[in-house]
Amino acid sequence: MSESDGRSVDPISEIDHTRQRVRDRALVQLGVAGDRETGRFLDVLRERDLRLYPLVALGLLSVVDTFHGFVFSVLTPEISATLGLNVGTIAAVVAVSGFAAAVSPLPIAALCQNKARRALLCLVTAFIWSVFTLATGFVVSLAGLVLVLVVNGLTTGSVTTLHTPLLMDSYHPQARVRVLSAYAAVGSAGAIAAPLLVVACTGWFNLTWRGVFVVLGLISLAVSIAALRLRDPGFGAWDTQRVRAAVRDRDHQAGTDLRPDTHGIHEPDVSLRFWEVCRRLLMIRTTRRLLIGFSIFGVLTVPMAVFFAFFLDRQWDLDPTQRALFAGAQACVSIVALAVYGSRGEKQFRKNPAVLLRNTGLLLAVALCCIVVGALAPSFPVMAALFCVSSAIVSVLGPALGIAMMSITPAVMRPHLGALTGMAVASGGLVGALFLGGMEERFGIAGAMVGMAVPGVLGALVISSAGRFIREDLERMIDEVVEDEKLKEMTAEGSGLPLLACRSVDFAYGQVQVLHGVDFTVAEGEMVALLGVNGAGKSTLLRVISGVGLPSRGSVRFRGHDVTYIDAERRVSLGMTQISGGHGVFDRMTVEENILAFGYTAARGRRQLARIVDECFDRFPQLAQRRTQHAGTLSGGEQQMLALSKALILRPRLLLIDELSLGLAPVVVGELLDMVRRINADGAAVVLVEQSVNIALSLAGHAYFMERGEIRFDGPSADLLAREDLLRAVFLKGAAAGEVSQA
Ligand SMILES: Nc1ncnc2c1ncn2[C@@H]1O[C@H](COP(=O)(O)OP(=O)(O)OP(=O)(O)O)[C@@H](O)[C@H]1O
Repeated sequence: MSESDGRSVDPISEIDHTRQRVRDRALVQLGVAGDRETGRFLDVLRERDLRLYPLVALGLLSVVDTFHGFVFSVLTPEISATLGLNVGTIAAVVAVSGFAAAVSPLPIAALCQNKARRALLCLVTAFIWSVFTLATGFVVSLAGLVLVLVVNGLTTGSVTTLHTPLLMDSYHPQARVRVLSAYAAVGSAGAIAAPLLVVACTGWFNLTWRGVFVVLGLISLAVSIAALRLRDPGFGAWDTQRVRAAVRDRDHQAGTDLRPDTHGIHEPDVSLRFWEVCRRLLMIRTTRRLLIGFSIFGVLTVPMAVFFAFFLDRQWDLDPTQRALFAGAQACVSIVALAVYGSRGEKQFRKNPAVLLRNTGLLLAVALCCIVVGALAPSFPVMAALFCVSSAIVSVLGPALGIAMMSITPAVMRPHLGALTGMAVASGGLVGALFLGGMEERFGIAGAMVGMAVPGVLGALVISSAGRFIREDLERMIDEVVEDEKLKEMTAEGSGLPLLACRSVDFAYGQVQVLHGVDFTVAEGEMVALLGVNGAGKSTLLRVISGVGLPSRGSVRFRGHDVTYIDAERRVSLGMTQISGGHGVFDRMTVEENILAFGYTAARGRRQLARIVDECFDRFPQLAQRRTQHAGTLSGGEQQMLALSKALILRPRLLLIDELSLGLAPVVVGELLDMVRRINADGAAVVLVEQSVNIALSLAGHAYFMERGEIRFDGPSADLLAREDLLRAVFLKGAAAGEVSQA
């Protein structure tokens, strides 16, 4: 931003300056230091006074969460005989429970949106599933069975959604891959413990299925009680909060809570809502790719286990005990693999997260080779070895993908990411089941296992390719945190921030990038002209500002608040209104109906609405004469006038006008411009996108000039007139169109 026209403080260069200052430190705070110095696990914990308790508590909760599902699947025949239910009915009830487990992550993530109560939610859900596991032992009817299975499915959502984010925030970045690996290892240990417990209950103590549920329910309750000291450390306690502290450490004490000066904007008005957060996460390229990776993980873990049991039964004639022993052996190998992977993955991530992802893709490819060769192997030891290796590799996919994805996500959004991940795994499981089912029917069970190679290879390629973007996405996240904190600091210090600040905005229509790192600011009450040749990206920039298009990078701030990913209609109520040239009215509605449509957004009650309509017709008598005429039949100038009435009704703080003069006679344009002047004089800042240099510069004191999606000029309008090199293109175009452009 130019200083010469005396605009308010330039936040963009302030942020860039702070960004340079804290960049390297912030990367280290996110666990990427560029070296391989990770330190011994226990030393890392001891130095930071961290305990193993959260890891153990969450690990054990994840284990007892699986009890219900495991016992139910093993003892289904006995349950069905006691309750008099046929297999079809039981399968339907299990499907309903599976559906509940697949969707529950969403409400659970919503429950801790912006509020760090993840530990509480984990505990509450654990107590609920423990009680319902116990209660399963007393079920006597189908309705009771449906209830316990559905509640069990719903409460499972806390594990998929909250455990990994909680672990991320409970441990220092220097130990996180090891923590996630250890957590996965506890889960694998649970896969050994659950069958042993069932064998002990049924074999040694001669309990029926009811007794087994009661015992496992009691164990689950005991674990939940033991986990009662679990606390939520706060969002980003070890990373994003530290980056914030680094931003302010020069002038402020770390930990100072800086609240933005809201100027009448309430925090809930600008904080992202649930679906806006999900949409925002899906715009991160690495995240999109890794979610595909997680769905492959779902294919490999959910249906594969079932098909593998059939494979061992039919191909190798193993009885249930032998199959259970085989599964136990696989779990043991997985635990060893996770122990080995933890410190290696930690080093890789710390040195270069892109390498970690590339290696993860490679590992997946190796796992698939093992599955394919194992399925066709003629000898039992070879098959067993290959499948043990493959399941060990698959077990490390969770921590590897988890650390990569969680690290590039702002801490408050990690539960949402956990929910999306859970859904990716569940949908992968479902699609995988259908795919493997189809393959099995055509090519037999071994053929189905070989068929895994198809989605698996795709998954391996997608995961590897995510490595290309992870560094950029890490830096983007640092950028967002730095910007947010710096602006809070600036507002707290009373610096006059611009009304609108777009920073480093990139936008693409599909694969075609149209905006490249656009910086654009508008001061309170200012009139700004946005000029450029056809196709420069002016309308696209307005779309990004008004929320019709979402940028792939960069931010849009309105009155200091981040509105980059807020829905377009919410921006209207914050005070942003756009009028698009030639598309500003509803053609099939009458003039009065158009005004009422704008009025519904602003008015509270009928009386206020009627007053709005009267005021509008007083201000535009020409429209009053045509109140019952369809807007589509108005002249071009009248249509623009009607569109401008929107600004009168909504009284925005920022009005974005796209091509007001397009195709209109000079007299009409003159009238419309008078209106724009009046709207601006009433206090609204105006951004005027114009092809006509004359018109734009006669109104606006500050001008931007765009070319090929980049800002080529930013300064006082008078200075732009001296830039013949830029204006020539517009002049030539204007002359060709018969315009007079003698600026
Ligand atoms: N919906 C769309 N899908 C794909 N490409 C688009 C879309 N809208 C615009 N574009 C392309 O994006 C580029 C910028 O378009 P934009 O309308 O923002 O330019 P502009 O500067 O406003 O041009 P004009 O002055 O002609 O309106 C152009 O190359 C255009 O073809």
